[in-house]
Amino acid sequence: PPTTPSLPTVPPPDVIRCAYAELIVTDLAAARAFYVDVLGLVVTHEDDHALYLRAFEEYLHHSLIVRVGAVPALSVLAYRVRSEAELDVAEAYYRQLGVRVERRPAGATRGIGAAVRVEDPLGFPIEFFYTAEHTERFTQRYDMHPAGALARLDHFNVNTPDVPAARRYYEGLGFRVSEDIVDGDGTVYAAWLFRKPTVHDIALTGGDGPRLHHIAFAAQERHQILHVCDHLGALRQSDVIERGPGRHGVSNAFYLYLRDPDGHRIEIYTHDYYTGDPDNPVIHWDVHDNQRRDWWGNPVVPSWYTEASDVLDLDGRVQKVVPRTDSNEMDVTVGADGFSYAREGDTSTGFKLGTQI
Ligand SMILES: O=S(=O)(O)c1ccc(O)c(O)c1
Ligand SMILES: [Fe+2]
Repeated sequence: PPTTPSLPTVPPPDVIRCAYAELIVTDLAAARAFYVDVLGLVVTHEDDHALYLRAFEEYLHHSLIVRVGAVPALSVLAYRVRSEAELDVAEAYYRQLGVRVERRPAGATRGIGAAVRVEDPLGFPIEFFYTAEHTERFTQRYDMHPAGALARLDHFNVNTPDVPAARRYYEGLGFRVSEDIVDGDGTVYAAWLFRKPTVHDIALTGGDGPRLHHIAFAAQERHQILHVCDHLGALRQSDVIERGPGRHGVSNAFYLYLRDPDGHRIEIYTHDYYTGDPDNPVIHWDVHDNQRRDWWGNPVVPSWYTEASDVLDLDGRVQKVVPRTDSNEMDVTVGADGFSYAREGDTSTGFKLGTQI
């Protein structure tokens, strides 16, 4: 499990929001068919090696880079900081944490200015940047919007074995917790933390890690999410739909989880809530509450608990995965939540799946 870093004496960089990710895929054409033809992301730039994609509200160069490579993996999660000056702060902060830190010149990533890239204490490749090339914002280019248009990148979700340690690390970066899932003996199964005033920029899901659980885009309306389901059905690709559509308990968002051709998990999500006031109340969910992950009590498919993407170090090598030692949510709730209550204390009629599994 990640060691709890000593508290650095320098302040953390001023993170604005999650801004882009880079995924390695093994077949660029297959990935293009998914991310562009089905999800409708806008192509800012493409070449033989990579696609630079953006959601419709994004005016920076990209929200997602899809790059061809030998093994499917996450190669960076990038946060935008408030100014170029924050890059020096980021470098000092992470050097204090004693982790690997690299400065990247402007243009090292197409469309992105100078940046600081680190292997964070949880083992993830993280980038901080401010300057980026502006491109046309398609918010009102309704002539370009497909029926399943995605508005913006909303959050990253990562598997990490020790959620409390990961939470402390992100709180050290100035993130605040909006919701978490716990049990009676204090085990923490998941936590959601934010910088932008929504439910999360990063979610920490207890599990073997470092691994990427998913990247989420927000849609403006539920009908866009439903259209993506119908579109996949028409393509006879219903197996791309892993979980949902449904309504989350945590975050209150209407959601859908898809798996891309390499197995990377993409969530489409809408209608979470504002968290920007200093006294935003934290919501704690009981791991045995069957409505925590799906407000309608529908089961979480086992693959959602077990499968995730490898992550790369700054040299492009797959990071070693550390097993979780705290109890796992899937074991505690017996896989697809068959033994979690709809009404606390109601153990006679309250189990939705009951003895079906
Ligand atoms: O399944 S959960 O309701 O816990 C949930 C909430 C918000 C998310 O972004 C998510 O991926 C999962
Ligand atoms: Fe999510």
